[in-house]
Amino acid sequence: MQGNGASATSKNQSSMKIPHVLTIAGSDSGAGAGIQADLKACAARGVYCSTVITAVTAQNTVGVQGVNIVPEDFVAAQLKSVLSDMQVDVVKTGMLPSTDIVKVLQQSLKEFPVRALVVDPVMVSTSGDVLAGPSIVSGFRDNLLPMADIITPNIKEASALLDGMQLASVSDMRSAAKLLHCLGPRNVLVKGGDLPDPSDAVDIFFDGENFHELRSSRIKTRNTHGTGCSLASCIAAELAKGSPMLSAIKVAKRFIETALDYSKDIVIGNGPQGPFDHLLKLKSTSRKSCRQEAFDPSDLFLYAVTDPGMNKKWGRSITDAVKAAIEGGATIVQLREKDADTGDFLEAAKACTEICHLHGVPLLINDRVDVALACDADGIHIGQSDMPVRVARVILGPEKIIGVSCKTPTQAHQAWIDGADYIGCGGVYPTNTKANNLTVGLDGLKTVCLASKLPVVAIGGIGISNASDVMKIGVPNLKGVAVVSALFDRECVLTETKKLHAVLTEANCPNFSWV
Ligand SMILES: Cc1ncc(COP(=O)(O)OP(=O)(O)O)c(N)n1
Ligand SMILES: Cc1nc(C(=O)O)sc1CCOP(=O)(O)O
Ligand SMILES: [Mg+2]
Repeated sequence: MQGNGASATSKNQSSMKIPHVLTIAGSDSGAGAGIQADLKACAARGVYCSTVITAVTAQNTVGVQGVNIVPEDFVAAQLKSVLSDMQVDVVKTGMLPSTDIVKVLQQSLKEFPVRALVVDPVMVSTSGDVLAGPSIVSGFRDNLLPMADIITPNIKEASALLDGMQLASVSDMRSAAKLLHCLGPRNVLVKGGDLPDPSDAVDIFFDGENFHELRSSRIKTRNTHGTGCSLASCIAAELAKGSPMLSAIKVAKRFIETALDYSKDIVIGNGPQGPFDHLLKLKSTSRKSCRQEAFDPSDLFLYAVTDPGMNKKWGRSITDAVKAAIEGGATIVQLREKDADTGDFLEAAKACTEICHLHGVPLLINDRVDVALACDADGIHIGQSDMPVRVARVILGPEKIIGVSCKTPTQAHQAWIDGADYIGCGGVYPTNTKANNLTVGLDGLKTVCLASKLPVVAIGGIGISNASDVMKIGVPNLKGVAVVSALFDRECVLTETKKLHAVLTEANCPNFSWV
């Protein structure tokens, strides 16, 4: 396809052009494939997606229970609504259930040309149900393929488009790609996912001159429903952003592999083929349900901050230290592993995240946004010279907890403006744990608390002998104390944590005792 259907209107549009894919496909009520998959794939790739619905299917992970085809004049109306108004870059086709609908699309694209046409020649669903009858083959061949910039058939679809040609090997896929190219599309991607090779998945890309063999390892999962639609949509999305064809395909393939790998164990539906998670979110959401969803300021009550030197000195692992602190009553844990190698830190962080989530205790990572993301921690704690809060918030998203160290009312105010969840204020007392740390004292702590709109945790030189003095400064937003050496530079973390918990409980509520 060439040209841009919205050339007349583009002059009137603002300078912020959003890459735009229009998908013309069927609705899948189970939302694993079809229009729903296309929307999610485009959203995940950062591209706007408009939708023209050709059929409504009653469908789930078991199969297709019903198909209701949208009359072709109403498909035409949807196409006109979108193409006459919006600046569509790329059209991607999915389920086109009748030759008349194919013709309607052909007409619309003549009237409103777009930059590229991606054709996923959907005929049969992953469950084996027929989505477009055999007559569609001539519709594709005569009307659509000559207009396509790329077609993305799987083995069965390639075979159907080539009068039943048998495809049993990579070499057959190459021959098929060449024959399909003769039908008119500028590029052909024959997907080899259905070939029997148990280890690798091989796709063949042919651009009319050169072949490219695109190999990837097979991901063992039942959650493959909608991969074809999603791959074609991702290719369309990358083309809409301006990528050349081969790089669009490579990016799209890598995206699908990553999403499949991430989703390989999720369970949606009881049938043999489940959907995958385009946004790479569901796994962490389900695990989060083990603890409170939103940040609860009362979690700051007994805030345990780990120290690798102290754990080494007392001969314990970080996981044993975290377990003991939680058992003793720690209400939040921060991993502060200043000099650890990234790989080692990540492994430890993953193990500690699991322990904390098992007990409903949030886990934060000191300084390292990358590690927090990789281990799916609940958030981070950062200082004034670490990554700016605003940047961290963009990277981590709205749900993660962000704590910031503040020594002054101005810093506390800025932390609130920037979207932090709490502040850590100290050093309340002198400490050997953090070098060259300015001590603000109880007065400094009180001044910061009074100026802060965020909950505060006090830190620095705090232990069982002075925690009560700290909590008694009498400001409602001081929610607890953060401690390192008072818990971890001790022989028994469990005992010390229990003792500190008792002191804090007594300071908070004098008649209540712990255990
Ligand atoms: C709860 C809490 N408060 C303050 C700090 C100190 O953070 P920062 O100023 O970034 O210094 P480092 O800990 O990174 O040396 C903290 N870690 N936790
Ligand atoms: C990590 C840290 N931050 C501080 C600050 O003032 O922001 S004081 C500190 C060290 C706290 O260790 P301990 O409980 O052993 O005194
Ligand atoms: Mg820091």
